[in-house]
Amino acid sequence: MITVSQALAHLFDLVAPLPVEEVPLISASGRVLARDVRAGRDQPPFAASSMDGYALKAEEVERDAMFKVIGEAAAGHRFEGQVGAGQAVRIFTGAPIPEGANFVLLQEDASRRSDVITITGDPGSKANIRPAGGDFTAGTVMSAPRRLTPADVALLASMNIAQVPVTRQPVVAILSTGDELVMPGEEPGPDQIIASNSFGLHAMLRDLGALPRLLPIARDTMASLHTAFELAADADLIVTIGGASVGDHDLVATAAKQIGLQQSFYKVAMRPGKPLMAGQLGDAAMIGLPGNPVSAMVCGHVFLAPMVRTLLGLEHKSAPSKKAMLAEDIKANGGREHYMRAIVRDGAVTVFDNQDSSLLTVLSQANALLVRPPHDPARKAGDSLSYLPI
Ligand SMILES: Nc1nc2c(c(=O)[nH]1)N[C@H]1C(S)=C(S)[C@@H](COP(=O)(O)OP(=O)(O)OC[C@H]3O[C@@H](n4cnc5c(N)ncnc54)[C@H](O)[C@@H]3O)O[C@H]1N2
Ligand code: MOO
Repeated sequence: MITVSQALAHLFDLVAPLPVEEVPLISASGRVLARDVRAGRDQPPFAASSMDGYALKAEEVERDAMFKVIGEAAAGHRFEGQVGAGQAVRIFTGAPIPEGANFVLLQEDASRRSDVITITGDPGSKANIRPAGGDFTAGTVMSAPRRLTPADVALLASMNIAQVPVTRQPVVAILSTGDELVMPGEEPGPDQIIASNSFGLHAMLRDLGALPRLLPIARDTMASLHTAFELAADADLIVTIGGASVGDHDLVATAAKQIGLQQSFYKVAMRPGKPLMAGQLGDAAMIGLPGNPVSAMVCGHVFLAPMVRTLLGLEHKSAPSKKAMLAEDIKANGGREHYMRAIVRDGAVTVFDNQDSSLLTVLSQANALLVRPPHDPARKAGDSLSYLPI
């Protein structure tokens, strides 16, 4: 059996960043910026008022001073003239500051009679002016790669970038296998259960920014598996679930090899996830996950997520871990790297008593996988250990 990091190295050999495509800004959120982009203009493009009030000269600002209002500046409509001594321009938030003015008096601090204002409040020393280029200047760079957030989309819009270069989203085919499986909502027979981890992986892949595609459940026959693989032919990554172990009905690897799978490895020294398998199938990478629901989801966090991030042109490394203090003593680990379902609360980590790889109730309560290296000795409360947030 190979180690988790050896398995990851093999998986990274199977994937590379996908090509760049341009999408309209409206579709850019959640996509990965593929090339650096530069602002085409300054923002704001002119010194602008940050308040509604009167633009005038700062040197003349004092209580009871009087000014003649000579015009108006609104957002989108500048005042074309010059503000002279003893003069003011009525101004609104976002409007360009007129020539000659360097201060905006809040309207709450002025009283107006006809075209004359008097400073009645304490105007303070803040000019209430946003400088030209105060947010960004022409040429300011947004660096790639970067998964675009809603805030990034707003910034790109402000930079006047209407078409955004992004990495193509990987199409990931998800194939559940097994005679015992039916779809959620169906009426299962007495020996049947509901396909679950395929939906969990679909959700995980969508969150990662991939385009997951759920295939129909394949039965435990060569014909059914071959048909399913044909349906996955245009995927960038094919994820099978189940049929990976040593039983008489575990046919996935045999079926894939019959249609040309170049297998890179089979079996990893980890728990759960031991019967993991991967290779190249046509133009796609293929990864065969064990069927136990928690095993498949743990492999999703440990292997699928780094593969998808690589396809998207993001970082090319294992899932990022954090450190927490053990809340209670735990026993020594066996020979496989153990990803223990756990809860991290206030910096302390507690593992669940029952670590069986079929328990979705436990996985759903967990927010962490405590990572125990092979043969990790018994640990005491207070020891600092690594975990993957999930
Ligand atoms: N003699 C041995 N038996 C087993 C070994 C072994 O080393 N020697 N390894 C065990 C381990 S560890 C795992 S993990 C499982 C993996 O088995 P498979 O990948 O072949 O998975 P299946 O047998 O098809 O299913 C296992 C379990 O999970 C359920 N399942 C499968 N797919 C789904 C799905 N999409 N949604 C929900 N549940 C699913 C399935 O009904 C089984 O209960 O093998 C052990 N055996
Ligand atoms: O490796 Mo299996 O995934 O332990 O349950």
